[in-house]
Amino acid sequence: MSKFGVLVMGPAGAGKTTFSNSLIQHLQSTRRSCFYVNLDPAAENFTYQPDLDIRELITLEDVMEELGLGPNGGLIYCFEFLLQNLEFLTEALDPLSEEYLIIFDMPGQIELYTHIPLLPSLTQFLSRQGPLNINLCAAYLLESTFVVDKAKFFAGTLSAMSAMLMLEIPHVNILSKMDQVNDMVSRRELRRFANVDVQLLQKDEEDVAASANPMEKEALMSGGSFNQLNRAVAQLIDDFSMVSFLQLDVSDEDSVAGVLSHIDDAIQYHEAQEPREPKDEHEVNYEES
Ligand SMILES: Nc1nc2c(ncn2[C@@H]2O[C@H](COP(=O)(O)OP(=O)(O)OP(=O)(O)O)[C@@H](O)[C@H]2O)c(=O)[nH]1
Repeated sequence: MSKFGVLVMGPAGAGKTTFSNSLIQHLQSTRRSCFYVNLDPAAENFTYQPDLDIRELITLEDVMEELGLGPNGGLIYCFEFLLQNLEFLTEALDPLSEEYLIIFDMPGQIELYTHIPLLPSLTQFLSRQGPLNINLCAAYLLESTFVVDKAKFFAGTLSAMSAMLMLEIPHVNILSKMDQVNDMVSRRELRRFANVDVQLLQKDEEDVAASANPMEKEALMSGGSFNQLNRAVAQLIDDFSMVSFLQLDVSDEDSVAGVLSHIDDAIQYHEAQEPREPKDEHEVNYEES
């Protein structure tokens, strides 16, 4: 039996728990089943009580206190411990039917999404390659208010790409907190980033250089390697041609529904819910007899 799930990921404070809550609320209001898993061993206050909570297995507070580790080392220890005790997940998730959307609310430490191989191991275990056979996608959140300029946008996009490459599961990238982007200029800028037009971003660099006065040109020359780096990063994003962002405003139910429909597509949720057509007459007779 297939299962369906989404890993809600992204840097600290990007809005993962708030998005998870709005998803749960929307799923409930549309009479869909969901199962909420908190995998953040440091999480505290919840609007919706998790159906499964890593803190029943291990908490960051205990680890820091008993092992004398800091918050990042402590988190890594917690995930290593989870990977040694995977029956904690299996027992709770195995009985779930394919109607459920399993929402995994992940921690925000960026290390988890870049170079430490703990998340790939966990993802393999949960995904179709592992015993739980979950059709899994990642929802990677970046805070829209942080990416209103190009440099931060590139940095955020690279972190999203790093997670994409590391986890090898379908990815939905999301600009969160759109309700906080009030002015029209920022909204226009963000729209440009949401559907990344790399040619345009590269052209911006050239336009800036062309219209610069002699003093500015000198400054640009001294920053030449940065410009080259920007162009190389823009080219990298273009080469992958898979980085685009959905815009999320959790205060707008249509926006939440729109993001959910991309997640559903990524995990092919609806295909599995449609009643299976009998192949031929013979099969009908056989099933009826
Ligand atoms: N205005 C606005 N505030 C938001 C939104 N999403 C989250 N916030 C606020 O941003 C802060 C962080 O939100 P969380 O949902 O806890 O973020 P998180 O990514 O789960 O945080 P960590 O688990 O600490 O990594 C909270 O104060 C939220 O109220 C949003 O869409 N709009």
